[in-house]
Amino acid sequence: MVAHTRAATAPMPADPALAGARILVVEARYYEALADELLAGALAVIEAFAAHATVVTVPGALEIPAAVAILADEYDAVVALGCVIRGETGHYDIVAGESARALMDLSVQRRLPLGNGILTVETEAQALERARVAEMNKGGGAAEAALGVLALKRAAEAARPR
Ligand SMILES: Nc1c(NC[C@H](O)[C@H](O)[C@H](O)CO)[nH]c(=O)[nH]c1=O
Ligand SMILES: CC(=O)[C@@H](O)COP(=O)(O)O
Repeated sequence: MVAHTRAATAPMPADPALAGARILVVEARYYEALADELLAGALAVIEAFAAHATVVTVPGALEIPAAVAILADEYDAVVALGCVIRGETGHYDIVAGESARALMDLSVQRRLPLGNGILTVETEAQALERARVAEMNKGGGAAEAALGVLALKRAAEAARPR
């Protein structure tokens, strides 16, 4: 017999397991206009699931992991939002790579459902089309990912023998 647990990417808004879930949104506002779009997309998804969002703002993507580490114990899932655009130096690799690595470590080590909506792009045009709610809506996608893993976690905990 094959047991198929559908994971993570497209939870249903009607999922009662997610209603009231406490979602921490940590946004880096290094690029304000992009941040507005990412946040709008994420909040619309969280609202559609009747979950509850708390938004915390940090200056740049490098500060997101520390904010998550400090605050995550009070929340069911986390959505990280930001944008890193390549410049002239190797700094891009540090900001993009280290923020992603630290978030992945936090998510796995703390069994923390986390959607990574930190764009890592070459140009502002690439960032805009990915951030815009009306286009690729990556903020909304990150929120769906976090909620999907939260639904998976709750289902796994409910199925675990006591
Ligand atoms: N260049 C970008 C940054 N850089 C700033 C860092 O994230 C950090 O705030 C600073 O090094 C102080 O610790 N941040 C972004 O979010 N996006 C960038 O493109
Ligand atoms: C992502 C970055 O770090 C970038 O914005 C910084 O630009 P630069 O490498 O030109 O200092």
